[in-house]
Amino acid sequence: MQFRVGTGFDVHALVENRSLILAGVQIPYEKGLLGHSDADVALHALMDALLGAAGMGDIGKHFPDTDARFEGADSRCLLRFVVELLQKEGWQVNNVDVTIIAQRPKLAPFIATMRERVAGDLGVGEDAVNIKATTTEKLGFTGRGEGIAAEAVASIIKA
Ligand SMILES: Nc1ccn([C@@H]2O[C@H](COP(=O)(O)O)[C@@H](O)[C@H]2O)c(=O)n1
Ligand SMILES: C[C@@]1(CO)OP(=O)(O)OP(=O)(O)OC[C@H]1O
Repeated sequence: MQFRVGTGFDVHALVENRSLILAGVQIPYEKGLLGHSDADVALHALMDALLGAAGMGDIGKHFPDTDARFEGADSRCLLRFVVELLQKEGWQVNNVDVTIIAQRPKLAPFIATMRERVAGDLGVGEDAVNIKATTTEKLGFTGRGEGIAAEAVASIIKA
């Protein structure tokens, strides 16, 4: 049995006239995240953690932001593709833990749905997926509401 761990981190700017999509859930808010894709910062950090654990690079390598195919891309589709890449190499997701760093909006009401969707996309039980949110106590770019950051840890196993 092989066991690996990877980490991921991502940041996107909060701007007007964009949807706010976090961990596969559209959140009602006055701003959204700017990106070539749907800018789901939580799933981007998670994909980087999974790819990192498998030694397969990062999302920029697999989904270049210069590629028109990924303009407005649904990050849940990208996540499922990453899971398939890992499965082709014999890896299964063991567990993941994601932290979303946002001053606002309050994310607690959406965490259960995020967890359910991410578990479905990863093909694991919800007990293997933890998603949490924190502010930075109004400090820094996240604290000023200029952007949202996310970090993730993933562990994977191969029989
Ligand atoms: N955008 C956020 C940020 C935080 N939460 C929840 O509030 C708790 C306290 O956050 P602190 O940054 O003050 O430690 C945190 O543990 C989350 O449960 C949230 O829902 N949405
Ligand atoms: C998934 C991609 C695809 O363009 O999304 P972006 O919205 O560009 O987000 P970023 O985290 O800057 O880079 C990852 C890209 O590969």
